[in-house]
Amino acid sequence: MAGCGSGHGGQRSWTSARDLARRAGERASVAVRELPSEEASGAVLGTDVRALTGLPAFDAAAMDGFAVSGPGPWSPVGVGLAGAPVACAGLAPGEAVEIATGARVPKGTEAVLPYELAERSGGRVTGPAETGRHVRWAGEEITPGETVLTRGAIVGPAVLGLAAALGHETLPVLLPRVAVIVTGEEVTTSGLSGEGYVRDAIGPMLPGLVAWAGGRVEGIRHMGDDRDALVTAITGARADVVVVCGSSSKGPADHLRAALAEVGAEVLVDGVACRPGHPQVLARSGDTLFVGLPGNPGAALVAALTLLVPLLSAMSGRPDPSREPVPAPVVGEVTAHPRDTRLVAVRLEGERALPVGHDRPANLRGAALADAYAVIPPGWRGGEAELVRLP
Ligand SMILES: Nc1nc2c(c(=O)[nH]1)N[C@H]1C(S)=C(S)[C@@H](COP(=O)(O)OP(=O)(O)OC[C@H]3O[C@@H](n4cnc5c(N)ncnc54)[C@H](O)[C@@H]3O)O[C@H]1N2
Ligand code: MOO
Repeated sequence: MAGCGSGHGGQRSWTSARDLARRAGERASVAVRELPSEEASGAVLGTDVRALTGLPAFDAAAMDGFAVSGPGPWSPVGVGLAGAPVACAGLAPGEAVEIATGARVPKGTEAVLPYELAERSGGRVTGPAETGRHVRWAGEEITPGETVLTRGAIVGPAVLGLAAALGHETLPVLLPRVAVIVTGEEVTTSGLSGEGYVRDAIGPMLPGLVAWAGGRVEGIRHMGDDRDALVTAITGARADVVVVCGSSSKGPADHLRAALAEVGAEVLVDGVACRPGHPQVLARSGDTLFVGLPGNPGAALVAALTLLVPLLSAMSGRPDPSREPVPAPVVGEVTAHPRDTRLVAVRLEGERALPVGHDRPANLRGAALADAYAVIPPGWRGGEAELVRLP
């Protein structure tokens, strides 16, 4: 494998580009955002979360039966249902209220006697009630103000449910905002490709990829190949990360580098010694990071896995989901490139990685069939290869 940082022709090695993107993400400052809980789903908590109420919030029956006070037998004095007013102001010793699971128990309740243990005779109830049993006492699980979720936790389904149970309408999350700019006069957003026009294949893949890495695409803008318009677009994007698709190469209509220079951005990665995806770019201006993805869609995906996914996952305080710690034996016809790291689309079968073919830079056919890319460094002579997971 190429040494850290080394590549050729000014390009970084693939490994060092990916590591650098991760470090840039770790150093970036991302504001914690208070988002409506449903929008926070899948994000990482940016601060600890406290209970706004106790859990349970009131003394409630944990079983269907009788709320009782004192030793039995008990005389039923009412019926308590969940969501209804409490059955009576208070129970005196020897009294009971027939009660449903989840209903508030009256003051003075010492236990709930489940129906299964209760016997009724002569209008009275008897049974082995144990003091304190089958009542969910207020605050016994969580006291008001207690810290229940800690910074760094992922807002999964159970976290959303718990947060709602504790009264939260919003949650504080680290969810980097990503603005996408798709360039190219020839790129269209509907209908069929043909006669010099191509349907955008990069815009549609980015929201899922970005969400997988811990960010959120907040807008996708399509524009032609105009330098001034690109400068205006990248300076006007209100985002933590601006992704520019296309315009990354050296052609007369490729304005990304000039636009980055014009806004005074510091270029951190200018080309990566990998195939596909070599013209990718990572730059920074103030708190905003810029990622340039090549226009060829297959190359854009590899570049996104090289720079964007490590960057965003670090910015959102989570591990890089594409990193696969265990290498796999690559089975099939794969040869190394003399200078560049090749990323070869593979399907995983048991422990083996099988190349799927069709992974040309200009389309996503191979990637759509694949589970991962096998990382084939220059000088690789077969055997095992590192894997980069696909979402
Ligand atoms: N003289 C050189 N020419 C090129 C080089 C090079 O090193 N020297 N590198 C080639 C490689 S590799 C790539 S990748 C491309 C990168 O080009 P750009 O990032 O500037 O992108 P464009 O030129 O705008 O487009 C390239 C290609 O991709 C199609 N495209 C663009 N955007 C989309 C999209 N959103 N969805 C689908 N297809 C898209 C576009 O029509 C072009 O066919 O540069 C090579 N040239
Ligand atoms: O980025 Mo290009 O081949 O490497 O499509």
